[in-house]
Amino acid sequence: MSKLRVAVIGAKGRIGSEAVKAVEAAEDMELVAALGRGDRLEALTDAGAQVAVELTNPDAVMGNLDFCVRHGIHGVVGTTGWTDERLAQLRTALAASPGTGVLIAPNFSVGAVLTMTFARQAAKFFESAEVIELHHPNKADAPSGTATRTAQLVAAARAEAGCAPQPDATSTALDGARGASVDGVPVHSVRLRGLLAHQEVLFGGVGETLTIRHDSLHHSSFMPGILLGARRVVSTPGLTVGLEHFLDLG
Ligand SMILES: NC(=O)C1=CN([C@@H]2O[C@H](COP(=O)(O)OP(=O)(O)OC[C@H]3O[C@@H](n4cnc5c(N)ncnc54)[C@H](O)[C@@H]3O)[C@@H](O)[C@H]2O)C=CC1
Ligand SMILES: O=C(O)C1=N[C@H](C(=O)O)C[C@H](O)C1
Repeated sequence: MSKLRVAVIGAKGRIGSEAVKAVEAAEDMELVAALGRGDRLEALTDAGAQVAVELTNPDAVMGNLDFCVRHGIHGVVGTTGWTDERLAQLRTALAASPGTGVLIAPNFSVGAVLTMTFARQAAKFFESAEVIELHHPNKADAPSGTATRTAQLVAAARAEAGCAPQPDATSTALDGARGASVDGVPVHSVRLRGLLAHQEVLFGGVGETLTIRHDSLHHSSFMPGILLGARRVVSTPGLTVGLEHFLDLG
């Protein structure tokens, strides 16, 4: 059977360099291109890439995906910074390239995907919900894509269940003291040397709290998700947001 021809964009970065090694080690894949900043995107078409794994930064991702989608190259995207406007723009591009698929995964680690699933399940049972994400200090953005997605999922589940707004009578003396509000769910970002990628989702009800915590201790935690995404995206046209769509969560 022929191998899946995979390229990595952002190949010299923290996660990109790990992805290069993971694709090289995968028996059913061939690494056909490894692009860094300043490299020509045409290298992807020259190499006959079927899938591009995009791990750069929010400023670069839209241009890279535009090129890939126009050339029928499927995308597996870990880069953050997604807004409704950006997603709509990508959907429009995909509509003009039928058969091409893009997976955007706010987090490729199974534990983080399960954290989001469990948080969505728990959301309607508690009056209060807050998210704390903790990352290394070289991270480009805040809040993290995972925390944003988690808060959106929690807020949507609460709205669907008809929950009342969260109780909060605080009057804040300093801007930011209550974090950033994502659809009404407070999100707090910690940047600390020594950390990699961690998240807590806190729920509070009368007389009890529930904390769901996930820790990515090494970038290897993201690799099975990236490889799964590459294998599945080639037969999943259009836009898929979230690795959970490619996992059997029962
Ligand atoms: N979805 C997930 O599971 C994960 C997502 N991420 C996200 O991936 C992105 C990258 O994270 P890190 O590797 O920590 O950042 P990084 O800064 O270490 O790596 C980014 C790399 O992309 C390169 N780059 C920038 N623009 C480029 C372009 N136009 N073409 C080719 N290369 C370009 C940079 O030179 C750099 O080497 C961030 O958005 C981060 O949040 C990171 C870890 C896991
Ligand atoms: O920049 C990182 O490191 C990470 N970024 C992603 C995010 O913003 O959620 C995924 C993970 O948290 C690591």
